[in-house]
Amino acid sequence: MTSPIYVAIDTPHLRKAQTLAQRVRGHVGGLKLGLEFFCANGHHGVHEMTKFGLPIFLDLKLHDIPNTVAKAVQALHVLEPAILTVHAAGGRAMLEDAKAAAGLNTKVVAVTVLTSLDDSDLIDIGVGGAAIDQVERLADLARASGLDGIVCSGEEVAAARKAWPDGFFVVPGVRPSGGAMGDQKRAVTPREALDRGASILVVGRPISLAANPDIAAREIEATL
Ligand SMILES: O=c1ccn([C@@H]2O[C@H](COP(=O)(O)O)[C@@H](O)[C@H]2O)c(=O)[nH]1
Repeated sequence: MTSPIYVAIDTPHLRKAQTLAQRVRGHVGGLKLGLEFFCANGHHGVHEMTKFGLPIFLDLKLHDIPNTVAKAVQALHVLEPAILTVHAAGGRAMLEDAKAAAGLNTKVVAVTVLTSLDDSDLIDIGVGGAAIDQVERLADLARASGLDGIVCSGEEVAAARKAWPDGFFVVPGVRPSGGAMGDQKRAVTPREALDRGASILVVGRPISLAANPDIAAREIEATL
């Protein structure tokens, strides 16, 4: 069975990214490349990472006016990402245009509330109510806009899955029991996230900062 773990390759160094991918490729289901990697390595870097034969998740969290996002998504076609992120807060027109611009084999998923935010952070940015309410609201919007799914934390994924049974749910910010949280504020264990309805898990530092990333990936996989 394919692993639900996508390893977050968060480094600007292509060589380091390749080394990490090589070490964990047998224990993960895909490679997640985000802003840090893409800003440093661009299309060339993504192309190099496709050589590992794993699905590529381009976590670029696009958020701009509809025309700009649609053109950006079109410019990514050639990379054929399996998954691409946009921010749900970009609004309905932006989400619809992003989905329409994507290739048929690319799942477009909307980031709802970043897992690094808690309820008090939401107050700071003018969002009243709890993270769960905002996630549910933005999940409804993503679904109505024709997207494939959302990104949310393991704290909300059960409610989101219940409301959208065939949605695709990406859960980042997962931590093995007792693992360092870093900047993550709404984290659950990989097992809990899957049990609650996650489609895939994004795991970064618990693997990439481990002394032996392949062993760390294997140990997390064994808990699932
Ligand atoms: O809400 C979100 C959306 C995306 N991410 C990304 O996932 C990984 C998590 O890395 P860890 O080292 O396991 O914390 C990272 O690439 C983020 O950009 C997220 O954490 N939360």
